[in-house]
Amino acid sequence: MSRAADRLRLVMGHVDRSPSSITCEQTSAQAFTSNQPQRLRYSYDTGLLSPQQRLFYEENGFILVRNLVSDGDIERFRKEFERICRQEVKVPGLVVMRDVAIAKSEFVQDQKAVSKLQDFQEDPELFRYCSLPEILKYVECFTGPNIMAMHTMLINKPPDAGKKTSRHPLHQDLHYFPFRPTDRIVCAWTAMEKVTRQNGCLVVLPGTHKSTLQEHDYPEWEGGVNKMYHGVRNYDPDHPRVYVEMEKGDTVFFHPLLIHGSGMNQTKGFRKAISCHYASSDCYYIDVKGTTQENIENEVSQIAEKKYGMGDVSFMDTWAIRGRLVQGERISM
Ligand SMILES: CCCC(=O)SCCNC(=O)CCNC(=O)[C@H](O)C(C)(C)COP(=O)(O)OP(=O)(O)OC[C@H]1O[C@@H](n2cnc3c(N)ncnc32)[C@H](O)[C@@H]1OP(=O)(O)O
Ligand SMILES: Nc1ncnc2c1ncn2[C@@H]1O[C@H](COP(=O)(O)OP(=O)(O)OP(=O)(O)O)[C@@H](O)[C@H]1O
Ligand SMILES: O=C(O)CCC(=O)C(=O)O
Ligand SMILES: [Fe+2]
Ligand SMILES: [Mg+2]
Repeated sequence: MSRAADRLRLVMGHVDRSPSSITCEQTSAQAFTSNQPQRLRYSYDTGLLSPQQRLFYEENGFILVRNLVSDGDIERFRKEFERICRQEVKVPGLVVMRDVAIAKSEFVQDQKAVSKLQDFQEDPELFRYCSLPEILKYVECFTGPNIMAMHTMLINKPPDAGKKTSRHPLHQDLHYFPFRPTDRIVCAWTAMEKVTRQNGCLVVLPGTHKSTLQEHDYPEWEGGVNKMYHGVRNYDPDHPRVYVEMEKGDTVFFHPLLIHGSGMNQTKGFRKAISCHYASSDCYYIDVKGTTQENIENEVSQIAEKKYGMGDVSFMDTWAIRGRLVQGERISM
């Protein structure tokens, strides 16, 4: 970790221990592969997942767990979201994003304009989601026992303003992440209400987690694209698509190479989901210079320098600052 990151920690009042960023790949291999069947590379047997679930993840790159988060918890997340929209709480580091079609119009910027909260790790009520035992027991099957919450979002997909900007292009989340190993990263995404094709549920291309990280860039959409919504440049348009329709509280766990996105919201309601990307705390940071991730690195660093009001914020630092330990021990992240 660089000095810039240390300074940022001070700015954000964050005092977690974080040793130097780089460790060797062996650490994670040794920590987790003992008595794991070699055939299943994507998950561990903790006694929770059935053989069918493990095989499904192996083949498809995601699993759907029905009714995992209680209505009571979801109600609390919704209430907190509304308090944030009304600006009754100020959360350090939080990014409040508006849909580009609304941000660039003359609309009154009220709470309805909020399409996404990002980086809510300093909001204790929303961050409770990331520490829910029912979520973590599944996460552990993919990350192992030492778990960092790396990236947090509450997505409030707005009714489409008529330009299809409510869509999220097909992408692999790993494009955003300068840490590895890939298979020790997982996303938990919980529907805060019924999500259907109509209101823009997740769309996944099953099995694409077995491929490599693809080149990403802004899709060429006439109506505009939201900031940082990069899409996979070339994907097979004939690849089967699964529309993951879910009830409130249902949770999907998916691999960071799984190609996914979401269609436009054709309803009048704001489609809500809460999610967290987790990584094993003995993952290590990589330098993405010269790789396909360099374009997102440049964008993130520019925004981070503005956000934290200082120069010299590396891509790696932006992640080390946001990551929070949620289980076990903080090792190299
Ligand atoms: C696994 C991870 C996957 C992902 O994370 S994918 C999504 C990644 N998205 C993000 O990280 C969120 C990015 N958004 C942000 O950082 C902020 O919302 C953003 C774009 C910097 C704007 O924030 P602020 O600066 O507070 O907003 P502002 O109202 O002052 O606007 C400043 C300029 O930005 C523009 N803007 C605002 N929202 C936008 C949007 N959604 N898309 C594109 N441009 C947008 C806005 O029009 C304004 O532009 P201008 O300076 O007037 O030309
Ligand atoms: N050129 C593209 N690059 C990347 N992603 C794309 C591209 N075109 C469409 N998508 C994405 O593909 C996913 C599914 O597309 P699909 O066409 O099914 O959605 P839609 O057109 O919004 O809704 P529907 O087809 O259900 O009416 C969405 O995430 C969408 O944003
Ligand atoms: O909730 C959605 O529409 C998907 C969001 C997503 O995939 C992302 O932000 O990485
Ligand atoms: Fe994503
Ligand atoms: Mg379509």
